[in-house]
Amino acid sequence: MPAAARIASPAHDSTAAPRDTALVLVNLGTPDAPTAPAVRRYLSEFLHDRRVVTLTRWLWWPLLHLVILPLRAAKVARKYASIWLPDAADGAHDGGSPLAVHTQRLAQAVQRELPQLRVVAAMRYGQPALAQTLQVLRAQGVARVLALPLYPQYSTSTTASVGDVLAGATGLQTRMVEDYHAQADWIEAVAASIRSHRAEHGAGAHLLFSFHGLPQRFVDAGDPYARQCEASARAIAQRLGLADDAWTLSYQSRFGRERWLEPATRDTLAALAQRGVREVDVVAPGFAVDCLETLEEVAMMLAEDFAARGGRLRYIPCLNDRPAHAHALAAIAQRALDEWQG
Ligand SMILES: C=CC1=C(C)c2cc3[nH]c(cc4nc(cc5[nH]c(cc1n2)c(C)c5CCC(=O)O)C(CCC(=O)O)=C4C)c(C)c3C=C
Ligand SMILES: [Fe+2]
Ligand SMILES: [Fe+2]
Repeated sequence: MPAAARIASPAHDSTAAPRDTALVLVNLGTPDAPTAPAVRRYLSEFLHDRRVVTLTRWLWWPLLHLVILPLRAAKVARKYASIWLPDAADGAHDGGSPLAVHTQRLAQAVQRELPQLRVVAAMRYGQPALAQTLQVLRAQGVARVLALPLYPQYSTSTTASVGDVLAGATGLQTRMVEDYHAQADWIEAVAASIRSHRAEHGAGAHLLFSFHGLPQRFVDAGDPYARQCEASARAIAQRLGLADDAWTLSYQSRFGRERWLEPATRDTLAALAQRGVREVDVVAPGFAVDCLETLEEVAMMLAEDFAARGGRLRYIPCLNDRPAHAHALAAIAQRALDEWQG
């Protein structure tokens, strides 16, 4: 589907009552195709964001354009190809990058929870671009936009970058939900997804909470991300009634050479195998929907590594468009709107 149609269609619904407030679910973004040129375009936009890479330009730009993009695009395109979703045979839904497909479906599920609002999905990088989505909404008569970044834990590298785009939008009143790492409905939705997975596959496995990593430098500069990841994991473990030695927290998806948050998921799995742990369930509650980092890195690569050490890793999918997820996000949005209206 062309990007413009994807942006316009939810707000063009002529059966809906006039709605001057919109809820925009914002995710990171993903390439349009599992090809090297598409991945290169996406990575280039992402890695030019000064919130993500803070190196000075004269150091970073030659490295990015001459080394990282040429080498990484082809390699990462193959990874995307391994998880790309096909179009439905009956034409019922489009395929695409899992992050894009699940984010759109989640927005539709939240729309059903909040019929009085317009609910749309947008991406910080790639399509449908957040900046353009805001312009389209404004042109359609929307006056107020609540942005809900699909990052349960706040980081300047992700959430604040969404805030930058909102700050640049003209002619709209905007607000943003900063985080929902401890929100009760969301904690319960994650806990319930783990419970139902364990009801099906057995409850004995060690539970590993794997969050996306971040350079340690960000945390040293005051980023609350790691603290919020710890608080989310502890709250979910408590909700499940897990003993302290039945779960572990780790950070995945390291990028580049500097020090990132520790322990790394890969090292933690190696240490668990070493300790004789044979069954591990991995859940990734920092990701609202499944994406490259969960489906390829965890469910494929890390699962293979763990199997090679004689163990079995079972990946618990993200909440995606589960009703409990849509319900929790709707409650978070509703509370933010109530506060806004005073
Ligand atoms: C969930 C929170 C995320 C944080 C925090 C985050 C920080 C961060 N990421 C990079 C570099 C890359 N991340 C990539 C993919 C990616 N990252 C997140 C989420 C967070 N990133 C998601 C949901 C995804 C998946 C996108 C998809 O299409 O499925 C990538 C691209 C893939 C690759 O080349 O390996 C990069 C690069 C940095 C540098 C960073 C903090 C500074
Ligand atoms: Fe550049
Ligand atoms: Fe990332």
